[in-house]
Amino acid sequence: MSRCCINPSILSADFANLEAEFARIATADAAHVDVMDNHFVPNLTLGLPVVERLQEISSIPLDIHLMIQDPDRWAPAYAEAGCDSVTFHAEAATAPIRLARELRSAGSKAGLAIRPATAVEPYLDLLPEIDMLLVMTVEPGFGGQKFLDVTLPKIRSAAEAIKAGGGQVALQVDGGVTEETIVRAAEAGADVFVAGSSVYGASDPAAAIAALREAATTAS
Ligand SMILES: O=C(CO)[C@@H](O)[C@H](O)COP(=O)(O)O
Repeated sequence: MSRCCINPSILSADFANLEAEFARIATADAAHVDVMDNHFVPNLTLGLPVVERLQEISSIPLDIHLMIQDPDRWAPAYAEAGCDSVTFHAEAATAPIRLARELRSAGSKAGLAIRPATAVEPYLDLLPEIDMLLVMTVEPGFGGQKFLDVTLPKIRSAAEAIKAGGGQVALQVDGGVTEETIVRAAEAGADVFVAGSSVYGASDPAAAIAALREAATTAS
Protein backbone atom coordinates (compact mmCIF):
# COMPACT_ATOMS: atom_id res chain seq x y z
CA MET A 1 0.00 0.00 0.00
CA SER A 2 1.39 3.40 -0.87
CA ARG A 3 0.14 6.96 -0.74
CA CYS A 4 -1.95 7.94 -3.76
CA CYS A 5 -2.95 11.42 -4.86
CA ILE A 6 -6.30 12.36 -6.33
CA ASN A 7 -6.26 15.48 -8.52
CA PRO A 8 -9.71 16.38 -9.87
CA SER A 9 -9.72 17.89 -13.35
CA ILE A 10 -11.56 21.19 -13.45
CA LEU A 11 -12.44 20.52 -17.09
CA SER A 12 -15.63 18.96 -15.71
CA ALA A 13 -16.34 21.90 -13.38
CA ASP A 14 -18.76 24.77 -13.96
CA PHE A 15 -16.49 27.39 -15.55
CA ALA A 16 -18.89 30.17 -14.56
CA ASN A 17 -18.43 29.34 -10.85
CA LEU A 18 -14.82 28.28 -10.48
CA GLU A 19 -14.30 29.60 -6.95
CA ALA A 20 -17.24 27.55 -5.68
CA GLU A 21 -16.10 24.58 -7.76
CA PHE A 22 -12.65 24.72 -6.15
CA ALA A 23 -14.28 24.71 -2.71
CA ARG A 24 -16.00 21.42 -3.62
CA ILE A 25 -12.63 19.69 -4.16
CA ALA A 26 -10.79 21.12 -1.13
CA THR A 27 -10.02 17.61 0.17
CA ALA A 28 -8.14 16.67 -3.01
CA ASP A 29 -4.36 16.65 -3.24
CA ALA A 30 -4.27 19.20 -6.07
CA ALA A 31 -6.54 20.74 -8.68
CA HIS A 32 -5.69 19.58 -12.20
CA VAL A 33 -6.02 22.49 -14.62
CA ASP A 34 -6.30 21.60 -18.31
CA VAL A 35 -4.87 24.34 -20.51
CA MET A 36 -5.85 23.69 -24.16
CA ASP A 37 -4.98 25.89 -27.14
CA ASN A 38 -7.16 24.43 -29.92
CA HIS A 39 -3.97 23.52 -31.83
CA PHE A 40 -2.26 20.74 -29.90
CA VAL A 41 -5.75 19.45 -29.09
CA PRO A 42 -9.09 20.28 -30.76
CA ASN A 43 -10.45 22.16 -27.76
CA LEU A 44 -9.92 25.53 -26.11
CA THR A 45 -10.11 26.18 -22.37
CA LEU A 46 -8.22 28.81 -20.41
CA GLY A 47 -4.78 30.38 -20.13
CA LEU A 48 -2.38 32.18 -17.85
CA PRO A 49 -4.59 35.10 -16.67
CA VAL A 50 -7.23 32.67 -15.40
CA VAL A 51 -4.62 30.37 -13.86
CA GLU A 52 -3.06 33.34 -12.01
CA ARG A 53 -6.46 34.06 -10.40
CA LEU A 54 -7.04 30.38 -9.62
CA GLN A 55 -3.64 30.34 -7.93
CA GLU A 56 -4.88 33.15 -5.65
CA ILE A 57 -8.20 31.57 -4.70
CA SER A 58 -7.23 27.88 -4.46
CA SER A 59 -6.61 26.28 -1.06
CA ILE A 60 -4.90 23.32 -2.74
CA PRO A 61 -1.91 23.23 -5.13
CA LEU A 62 -2.44 23.68 -8.86
CA ASP A 63 -1.34 20.86 -11.15
CA ILE A 64 -1.17 22.43 -14.61
CA HIS A 65 -1.48 20.24 -17.71
CA LEU A 66 -0.47 22.15 -20.81
CA MET A 67 -2.04 20.70 -23.94
CA ILE A 68 -0.52 23.38 -26.12
CA GLN A 69 1.92 23.87 -28.95
CA ASP A 70 5.26 25.49 -28.17
CA PRO A 71 5.36 24.82 -24.41
CA ASP A 72 9.03 25.88 -24.51
CA ARG A 73 7.73 29.40 -24.94
CA TRP A 74 4.63 29.40 -22.72
CA ALA A 75 5.22 26.96 -19.83
CA PRO A 76 7.73 28.91 -17.67
CA ALA A 77 5.18 31.65 -16.93
CA TYR A 78 2.94 29.09 -15.19
CA ALA A 79 5.83 28.13 -12.92
CA GLU A 80 6.57 31.80 -12.28
CA ALA A 81 2.89 32.26 -11.31
CA GLY A 82 3.51 29.86 -8.41
CA CYS A 83 1.83 26.72 -9.75
CA ASP A 84 2.93 23.61 -7.87
CA SER A 85 3.53 21.53 -11.00
CA VAL A 86 3.62 22.32 -14.70
CA THR A 87 3.32 19.44 -17.15
CA PHE A 88 4.05 19.81 -20.85
CA HIS A 89 3.73 17.32 -23.70
CA ALA A 90 6.76 15.46 -25.02
CA GLU A 91 5.19 15.57 -28.50
CA ALA A 92 5.08 19.38 -28.43
CA ALA A 93 8.34 20.38 -26.72
CA THR A 94 11.44 21.06 -28.76
CA ALA A 95 13.94 21.03 -25.86
CA PRO A 96 12.30 19.04 -23.03
CA ILE A 97 15.37 18.86 -20.79
CA ARG A 98 15.99 22.58 -20.99
CA LEU A 99 12.31 23.29 -20.35
CA ALA A 100 12.13 20.93 -17.36
CA ARG A 101 15.18 22.65 -15.85
CA GLU A 102 13.63 26.05 -16.45
CA LEU A 103 10.40 25.02 -14.69
CA ARG A 104 12.30 23.66 -11.72
CA SER A 105 14.46 26.73 -11.41
CA ALA A 106 11.30 28.88 -11.48
CA GLY A 107 10.11 26.92 -8.43
CA SER A 108 7.61 24.43 -9.80
CA LYS A 109 7.72 20.69 -10.30
CA ALA A 110 8.33 19.68 -13.89
CA GLY A 111 6.01 17.16 -15.52
CA LEU A 112 6.29 15.40 -18.86
CA ALA A 113 3.14 14.06 -20.54
CA ILE A 114 2.72 11.53 -23.34
CA ARG A 115 -0.31 10.75 -25.46
CA PRO A 116 -1.78 7.20 -25.46
CA ALA A 117 0.01 6.35 -28.73
CA THR A 118 3.40 7.71 -27.67
CA ALA A 119 5.92 5.15 -26.41
CA VAL A 120 7.53 5.89 -23.06
CA GLU A 121 10.94 4.32 -23.74
CA PRO A 122 12.44 7.30 -25.63
CA TYR A 123 11.72 9.50 -22.60
CA LEU A 124 13.00 7.31 -19.77
CA ASP A 125 16.40 9.05 -19.90
CA LEU A 126 14.60 12.24 -18.88
CA LEU A 127 13.38 10.82 -15.56
CA PRO A 128 16.16 12.50 -13.50
CA GLU A 129 15.09 15.84 -14.98
CA ILE A 130 11.38 15.61 -14.08
CA ASP A 131 9.18 15.27 -11.00
CA MET A 132 6.19 13.69 -12.69
CA LEU A 133 5.48 11.56 -15.75
CA LEU A 134 1.90 11.77 -17.05
CA VAL A 135 0.68 8.84 -19.10
CA MET A 136 -2.54 9.91 -20.82
CA THR A 137 -5.17 7.18 -20.58
CA VAL A 138 -7.47 8.90 -23.10
CA GLU A 139 -6.71 10.99 -26.18
CA PRO A 140 -6.19 14.49 -24.75
CA GLY A 141 -8.83 17.13 -25.49
CA PHE A 142 -12.05 16.19 -23.77
CA GLY A 143 -13.41 14.86 -20.50
CA GLY A 144 -15.83 11.97 -20.17
CA GLN A 145 -13.96 9.49 -22.37
CA LYS A 146 -13.39 5.80 -21.70
CA PHE A 147 -10.17 4.70 -19.98
CA LEU A 148 -7.84 3.03 -22.51
CA ASP A 149 -6.69 -0.28 -21.06
CA VAL A 150 -4.16 -0.50 -23.89
CA THR A 151 -2.06 2.03 -21.92
CA LEU A 152 -1.64 -0.31 -18.92
CA PRO A 153 1.57 -2.03 -20.17
CA LYS A 154 3.10 1.42 -20.71
CA ILE A 155 2.15 2.46 -17.16
CA ARG A 156 3.79 -0.74 -15.89
CA SER A 157 7.02 -0.08 -17.85
CA ALA A 158 7.13 3.51 -16.63
CA ALA A 159 6.57 2.43 -13.02
CA GLU A 160 9.39 -0.12 -13.26
CA ALA A 161 11.78 2.46 -14.71
CA ILE A 162 10.86 4.98 -12.01
CA LYS A 163 11.44 2.38 -9.30
CA ALA A 164 14.79 1.38 -10.80
CA GLY A 165 15.79 5.04 -10.77
CA GLY A 166 15.04 5.45 -7.06
CA GLY A 167 11.31 6.18 -7.15
CA GLN A 168 11.56 9.97 -7.03
CA VAL A 169 9.18 10.60 -9.95
CA ALA A 170 5.40 10.60 -9.55
CA LEU A 171 3.46 8.60 -12.14
CA GLN A 172 0.22 10.31 -13.09
CA VAL A 173 -2.62 8.94 -15.21
CA ASP A 174 -5.36 11.10 -16.70
CA GLY A 175 -8.57 10.21 -18.45
CA GLY A 176 -11.47 7.88 -17.75
CA VAL A 177 -10.43 7.41 -14.12
CA THR A 178 -13.29 5.93 -12.09
CA GLU A 179 -13.55 3.79 -8.95
CA GLU A 180 -13.22 0.79 -11.25
CA THR A 181 -10.42 1.84 -13.63
CA ILE A 182 -8.32 3.41 -10.86
CA VAL A 183 -7.73 -0.06 -9.48
CA ARG A 184 -6.09 -1.25 -12.71
CA ALA A 185 -4.01 1.91 -13.02
CA ALA A 186 -2.84 1.68 -9.40
CA GLU A 187 -2.00 -2.02 -9.78
CA ALA A 188 0.09 -1.07 -12.82
CA GLY A 189 2.04 1.41 -10.67
CA ALA A 190 0.41 4.83 -11.10
CA ASP A 191 0.24 6.94 -7.95
CA VAL A 192 -1.35 10.24 -9.03
CA PHE A 193 -4.83 10.09 -10.53
CA VAL A 194 -6.64 12.79 -12.46
CA ALA A 195 -10.41 12.42 -12.40
CA GLY A 196 -12.84 14.90 -13.92
CA SER A 197 -16.31 13.54 -14.53
CA SER A 198 -16.16 10.93 -11.77
CA VAL A 199 -15.56 13.71 -9.21
CA TYR A 200 -17.54 16.67 -10.57
CA GLY A 201 -20.30 14.39 -11.86
CA ALA A 202 -20.85 13.00 -8.35
CA SER A 203 -23.44 14.53 -6.02
CA ASP A 204 -20.77 14.64 -3.29
CA PRO A 205 -17.32 15.35 -4.81
CA ALA A 206 -15.58 14.97 -1.42
CA ALA A 207 -17.03 11.47 -1.05
CA ALA A 208 -15.99 10.64 -4.63
CA ILE A 209 -12.43 11.82 -3.90
CA ALA A 210 -12.34 9.69 -0.73
CA ALA A 211 -13.65 6.63 -2.58
CA LEU A 212 -11.09 7.02 -5.38
CA ARG A 213 -8.27 7.45 -2.85
CA GLU A 214 -9.38 4.38 -0.93
CA ALA A 215 -9.64 2.26 -4.10
CA ALA A 216 -6.20 3.35 -5.34
CA THR A 217 -4.47 2.95 -2.00
CA THR A 218 -5.89 -0.53 -1.50
CA ALA A 219 -4.82 -1.59 -5.00
CA SER A 220 -1.30 -0.15 -4.86
O1 LIG B 1 -6.74 16.09 -19.89
C1 LIG B 1 -7.85 15.66 -19.90
C2 LIG B 1 -8.56 15.53 -21.19
O2 LIG B 1 -7.72 15.99 -22.16
C3 LIG B 1 -8.44 15.18 -18.65
O3 LIG B 1 -7.95 15.88 -17.53
C4 LIG B 1 -9.90 15.03 -18.59
O4 LIG B 1 -10.51 16.24 -18.30
C5 LIG B 1 -10.26 14.03 -17.55
O5 LIG B 1 -11.65 13.94 -17.53
P1 LIG B 1 -12.38 12.57 -17.24
O6 LIG B 1 -11.93 11.57 -18.27
O7 LIG B 1 -11.98 12.15 -15.86
O8 LIG B 1 -13.81 12.91 -17.35
